[in-house]
Amino acid sequence: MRLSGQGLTCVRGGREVFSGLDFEAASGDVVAVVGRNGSGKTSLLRLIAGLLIPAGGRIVLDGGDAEMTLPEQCHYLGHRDALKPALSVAENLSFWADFLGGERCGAAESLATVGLDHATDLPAAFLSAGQRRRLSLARLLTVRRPVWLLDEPTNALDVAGQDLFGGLMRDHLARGGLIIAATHTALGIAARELRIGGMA
Ligand SMILES: Nc1ncnc2c1ncn2[C@@H]1O[C@H](COP(=O)(O)OP(=O)(O)OP(=O)(O)O)[C@@H](O)[C@H]1O
Repeated sequence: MRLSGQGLTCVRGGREVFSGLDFEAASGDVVAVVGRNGSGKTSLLRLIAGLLIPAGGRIVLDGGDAEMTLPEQCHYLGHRDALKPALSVAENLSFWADFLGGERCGAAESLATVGLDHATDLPAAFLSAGQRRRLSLARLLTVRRPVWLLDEPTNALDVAGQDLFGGLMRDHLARGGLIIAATHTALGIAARELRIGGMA
């Protein structure tokens, strides 16, 4: 599997954020998207996820599932976690599994893996920032998709959480997945850098 972008231009609110951007990532690759605040890292992830339309250029996935669109083969984890505060931990995960569709792995097992098995009935509103992030990570495990698009994935994770996340990434890559992550800090795994804009 190989994901690439050629000559991408992104315009937001009538302003060009970046242009002529090329990238590529193959199975087993981690690409760390870096750049100063506002350079367009999140925007690039959203272009790949199909949440924004490029003003120019194209994005191609070779060797994926020919029956599915690229967005259907992506997990997009934004930096705001996208949890419903009134729903419990288990209900949030179930909501996402329904929304994403496809075959599910065990929700209980996913929550245990991210260390939230003690909190399944707790409303998401009561979770700490790191627990919220862990619940987001459980989405990656409950519904398997080959392309992970992660925005600041290590935010709020403690050292154990960062180790856990490193293990999840390694398992995903070993299964033939790929990861593109926007980040201001080290991801804890060997990654190729894609810099947008000038130096941060
Ligand atoms: N909905 C929107 N309408 C207009 N402009 C927007 C919108 N969303 C983002 N932008 C602008 O697009 C530019 C790129 O934003 P983006 O969030 O992609 O940057 P980033 O590199 O991820 O930033 P950071 O490092 O601060 O997270 C910014 O100038 C931002 O203000």
